[in-house]
Amino acid sequence: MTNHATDLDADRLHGLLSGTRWRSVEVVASTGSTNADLVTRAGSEDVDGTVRLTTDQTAGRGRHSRVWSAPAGSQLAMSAAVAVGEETEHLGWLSLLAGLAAADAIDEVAGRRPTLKWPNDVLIDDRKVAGILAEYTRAPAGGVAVIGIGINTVMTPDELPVPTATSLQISTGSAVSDTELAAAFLRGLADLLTHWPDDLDRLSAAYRERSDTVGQRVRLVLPGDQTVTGTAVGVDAMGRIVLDADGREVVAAAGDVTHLRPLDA
Ligand SMILES: Nc1ncnc2c1ncn2[C@@H]1O[C@H](COP(=O)(O)OP(=O)(O)OP(=O)(O)O)[C@@H](O)[C@H]1O
Ligand SMILES: O=C(O)CCCC[C@@H]1SC[C@@H]2NC(=O)N[C@@H]21
Repeated sequence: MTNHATDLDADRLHGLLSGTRWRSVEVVASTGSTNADLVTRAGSEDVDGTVRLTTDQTAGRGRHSRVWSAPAGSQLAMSAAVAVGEETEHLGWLSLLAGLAAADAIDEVAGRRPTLKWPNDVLIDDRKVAGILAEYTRAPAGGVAVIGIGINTVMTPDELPVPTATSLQISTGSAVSDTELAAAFLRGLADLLTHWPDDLDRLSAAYRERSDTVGQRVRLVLPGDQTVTGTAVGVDAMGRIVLDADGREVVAAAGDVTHLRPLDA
């Protein structure tokens, strides 16, 4: 196994995040799941504005109860807690906003512009460099969203959990500062959240610009395995994908998208 070092530093990160909504920064050497930690704590304390980060997550949670795995030190795993009060309608947007913030942060810090596949995949060279899971819990004082992201940073080719994954190290040839990457992501996310949920037009425009899915011909496998083929025409107020399937409108809150190249279409 490769030994990976990190520069992740809570004090420096706290300084880089001053003036943002992230008021509490927790860096831990290792934990099971940064998302699970904050979701659990939301039941008994005010976690709004707390971010929790590690480069050694041992029981990472993926979408649809899948496992999210990475050898120790090879990824930056972080979660951010946001009190959302009575808001439930626009929660689907939160993972899209995390994808946008991740794409901008990776562009800024690693010099590569990732593409975004709806709903939550951050891709470089068509391979997954980061995964996002936003979870919602109903706390005594109101709803709390925990927005989690795992970015494969210094994972080596032999450490990839699946052949469809990549890392920043593999795709750019160099390592980045975990502290700077985290700060860029969290600053970007905080900025996007200032427009959520009141200015979805602005967020939609930003998402369209970054999304590789909107405007594409896609195959969408819905939960339950029904498949729809059509052109992705946009994302609605709930963050759902809207397809034009040969004149029929299909709207989906969840599903697996494949971008169709002309030969697949
Ligand atoms: N560190 C990681 N990097 C990338 N993928 C990972 C990692 N750990 C676990 N996985 C999982 O490996 C699978 C990758 O498969 P694939 O590339 O086909 O993505 P996918 O099915 O489009 O992803 P998703 O789960 O977001 O729908 C996904 O279930 C993904 O969550
Ligand atoms: O693509 C996916 O399936 C989503 C993966 C989400 C992983 C991140 S890592 C930080 C946070 N903690 C978790 O347990 N999961 C998310």
